Amino acid sequence: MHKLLIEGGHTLEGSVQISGAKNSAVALIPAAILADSPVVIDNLPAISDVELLAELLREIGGEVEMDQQMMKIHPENMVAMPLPNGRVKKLRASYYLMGAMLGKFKKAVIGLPGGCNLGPRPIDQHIKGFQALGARVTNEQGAIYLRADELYGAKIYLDVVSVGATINIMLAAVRAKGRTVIENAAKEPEIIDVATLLSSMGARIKGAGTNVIRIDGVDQLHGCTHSIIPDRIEAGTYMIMAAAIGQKVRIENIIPTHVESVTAKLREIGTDVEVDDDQIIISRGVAKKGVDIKTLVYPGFPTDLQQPFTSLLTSAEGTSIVTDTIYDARFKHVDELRRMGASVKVEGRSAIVNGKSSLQGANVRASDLRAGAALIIAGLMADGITEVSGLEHVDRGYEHLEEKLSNLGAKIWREELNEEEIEQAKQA
Ligand SMILES: CC(=O)N[C@H]1[C@@H](OP(=O)(O)OP(=O)(O)OC[C@H]2O[C@@H](n3ccc(=O)[nH]c3=O)[C@H](O)[C@@H]2O)O[C@H](CO)[C@@H](O)[C@@H]1O
Ligand SMILES: C=C(OP(=O)(O)O)C(=O)O
Repeated sequence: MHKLLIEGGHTLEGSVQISGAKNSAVALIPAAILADSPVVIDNLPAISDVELLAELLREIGGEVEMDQQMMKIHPENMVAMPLPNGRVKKLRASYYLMGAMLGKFKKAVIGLPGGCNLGPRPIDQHIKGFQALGARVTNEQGAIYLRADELYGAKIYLDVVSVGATINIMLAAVRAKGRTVIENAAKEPEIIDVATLLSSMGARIKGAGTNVIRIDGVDQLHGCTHSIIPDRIEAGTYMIMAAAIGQKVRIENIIPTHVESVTAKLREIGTDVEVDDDQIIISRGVAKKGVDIKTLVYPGFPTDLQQPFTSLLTSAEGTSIVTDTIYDARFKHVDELRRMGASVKVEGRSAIVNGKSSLQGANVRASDLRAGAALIIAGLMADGITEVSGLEHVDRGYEHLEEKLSNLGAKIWREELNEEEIEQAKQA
């Protein structure tokens, strides 16, 4: 187990390459189960969620070859092996094994997923969708049992706009008999990415990226090659870092329209943002002023960048109100920011940030992936050394973080936890 050490106050300058999107990768890998011949996925990020999914595919009999950013998945010998425990509990996206295995084998047993603890994260809409397609679904001792004699297309209205449910229903429906219509579907770019892969495999999907998706089921899906879109959340994280303590930072290999809400908010606080075809250049403004943020479904401001943006706002003048309408308990980073001298308090589903604070290095713990990003941003801005533990969360979603930040001029390194720290980590 490791912790991250950051010597704050060093200005970031230069270029950073954005990796493939975590939230696409973790759906595309299970999607390969649906094919009858090898699927090649390129531009994969080197993150622990990807490694876990590769292992899960091996557990069900798949052969998975990895070569740097490329993964070749051989689904020919996969079977509907029950996965009630173990790795499935270590990541959120293991829920996509339900849709993919149900679509392929008409049965699956998958333990309830893990992932970031952001308060309750129900999967009732996934289950509603599977049932509408004809599956019998039961929850037995923390695992979801799914079984169908056949899946039949259906009209499914999502009561909550859900990324996971939209993708999971697509995965199950591509090999169902007849037409499925998902209404009130999520519109995130990752959904289009998954639909693109499935279409290359021979699926018939229309409307991905809008709130109505139509899927005409097919009997067979074949292998293909697919390259993952850039990670808009990683891009947004570096944009926020650059606004916090950058001189001139070029964020390369991105799709600027995917981060428009972040660009808009950075400009509002006084950051200079130059948008090009596939890159964005951020220059820190002279003085930052507070803004209010409200997280919304895409194309609104992403909940996954709410925590990192809160750290940036501690350095802005005036009061900012950050409201999370997607996860109202996503504020575990706030106590840790206070340890570093920030004036932030949580009221209901909002964090109230009073700027401008000068942060001091401290020992802090990342409770989840983006809390980790938030604390790293605070550490980059703070005086002195910040130690961030809970790195297993950060490693779920940021490829080569220290390397990328060191190349930009940050002083950041990883150290092994000592015995006492390992004990504390176990109790956290
Ligand atoms: C692996 C992955 O892609 N994770 C992302 C995905 O998570 P995830 O797919 O889990 O998030 P959802 O879009 O499903 O959740 C959105 C909201 O709907 C609620 N809900 C969801 C499903 C359901 O069946 N019932 C229900 O009530 C959730 O509690 C939440 O309040 O989208 C989130 C919202 O953009 C992001 O924060 C996560 O990074
Ligand atoms: C919440 C996140 O991830 P997950 O849904 O995989 O837990 C995230 O990426 O910020």
